[in-house]
Amino acid sequence: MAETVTLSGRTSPGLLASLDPLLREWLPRQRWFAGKGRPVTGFSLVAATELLPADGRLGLFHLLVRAHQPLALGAEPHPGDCYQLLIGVREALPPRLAPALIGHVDEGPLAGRTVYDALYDPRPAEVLLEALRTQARIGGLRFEREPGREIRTGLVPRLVTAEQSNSSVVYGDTFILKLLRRIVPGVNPDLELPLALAHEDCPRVPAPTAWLRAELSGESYVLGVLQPFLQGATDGWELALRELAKGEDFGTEARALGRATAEVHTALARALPTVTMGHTQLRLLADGMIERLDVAAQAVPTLRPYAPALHSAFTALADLAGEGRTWTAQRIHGDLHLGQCLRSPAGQWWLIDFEGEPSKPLAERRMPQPPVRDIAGMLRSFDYAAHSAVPQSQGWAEACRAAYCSGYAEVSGRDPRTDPVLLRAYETDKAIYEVVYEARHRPDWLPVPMAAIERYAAPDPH
Ligand SMILES: Nc1ncnc2c1ncn2[C@@H]1O[C@H](COP(=O)(O)OP(=O)(O)O)[C@@H](O)[C@H]1O
Ligand SMILES: O=P(O)(O)O[C@H]1O[C@H](CO)[C@@H](O[C@H]2O[C@H](CO)[C@@H](O)[C@H](O)[C@H]2O)[C@H](O)[C@H]1O
Repeated sequence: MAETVTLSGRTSPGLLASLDPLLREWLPRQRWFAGKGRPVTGFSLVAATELLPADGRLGLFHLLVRAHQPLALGAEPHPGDCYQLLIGVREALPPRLAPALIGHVDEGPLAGRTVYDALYDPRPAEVLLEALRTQARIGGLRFEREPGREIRTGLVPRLVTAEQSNSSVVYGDTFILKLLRRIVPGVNPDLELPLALAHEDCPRVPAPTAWLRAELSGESYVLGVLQPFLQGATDGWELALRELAKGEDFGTEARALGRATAEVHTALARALPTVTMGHTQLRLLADGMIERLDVAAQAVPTLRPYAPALHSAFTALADLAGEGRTWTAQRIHGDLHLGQCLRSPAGQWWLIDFEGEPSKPLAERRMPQPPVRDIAGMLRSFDYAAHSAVPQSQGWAEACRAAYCSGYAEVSGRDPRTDPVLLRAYETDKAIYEVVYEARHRPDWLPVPMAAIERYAAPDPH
């Protein structure tokens, strides 16, 4: 059984100043750091909470820090992104924690100690689960649990090492805790939507068991969500690549994924408000896509030659607005791709990660949108898989596309292919987003969305 934890919630003056030089070097190297390409020039402290006393053998601080960086070209002035850090403090790091090292502190309250990313360390990770189990309130931190859901003690933590935008810890193959790294005030869809779906008894999404929030200056920040761990599940991306490598068809799985997507959309439309998008909203939608294309073409020079041809997908949408077409908009997943789908050993599909596109403002991510947007995301993902494989297989992606849309239509009664203009606009918009994402985060992958851009810009796209 886990040792009882004393949680003090004290804060420590001078703490950030002593960590500043180490964090400036360490933070930009983290996969989840959102401000890549611009140096960090300093930090300001949003909140610091001592979870284990720093003068003990193992100290633990929960920090919310704002990273100051020069503004990206053309960006609106803003105060800098706020990050959630869990800082462990020890005399020296045991070799198993070497990958977690942040550095050795020279001065200030932690002088002479070693600080590290505490999520790698089982003991601090246990502290978080224990706080959720006991619904602790420490300083501005609120550890909250869904009524009626229990968390048992003694679950052994391990950090998920897969590439992700946040950081997750699995507890005894029973729960997974996702700690959001770049945090913003307000209702976070990564908690809001799974909770709404759980209340609708939608079986396609793991139901949140507990969550961590911060209350700061009258604003609420969602910091993390604990949900059941789907043991033995494989993500759709891995599965798709595996089937592609074997030359196998993915049609049955793609159809099941289409059905799962429709189940989630149907439940979200029941749970949360829907709106009709008329002329004005459709124009705004098309204008937004055109603006994103212009910004993307500024940021990624390889996109520029294709920009005029890509515009046509968005002007076609604006033309439909002029003809009086309307669509129903609702809450959607917002960043659906194969990596967000998990298949259980029993063959059922689950959707995860309802955070939306991490780079977009929260208000935009929470707006009702046409469900076709999620569908376009999945179709782009089949295309990604087909173009990452050797040999590449456009036919495989086309077969997945047909099966996925049919599966979606079976459950929802609406085949996304009956909306070709909207679908094409969203697929183009997503491919443009991906070009920017890959240029920033994984330049080696840039040819994958660029292959789609070339196709979409051709006189008669697929
Ligand atoms: N409920 C779950 N059960 C099993 N594995 C999960 C679960 N939720 C997430 N994962 C795994 O953790 C990884 C990261 O989760 P995700 O929510 O996508 O985080 P991020 O937003 O940081 O990318 C996923 O790729 C998935 O493999
Ligand atoms: O999963 P995240 O919320 O972090 O999403 C971001 O990263 C994804 C990559 O990890 C990125 O997805 C793109 O690459 C996938 C293959 O790795 C592919 O399946 C997707 O279709 C493609 O968009 C996603 O766009 C980004 O927001």
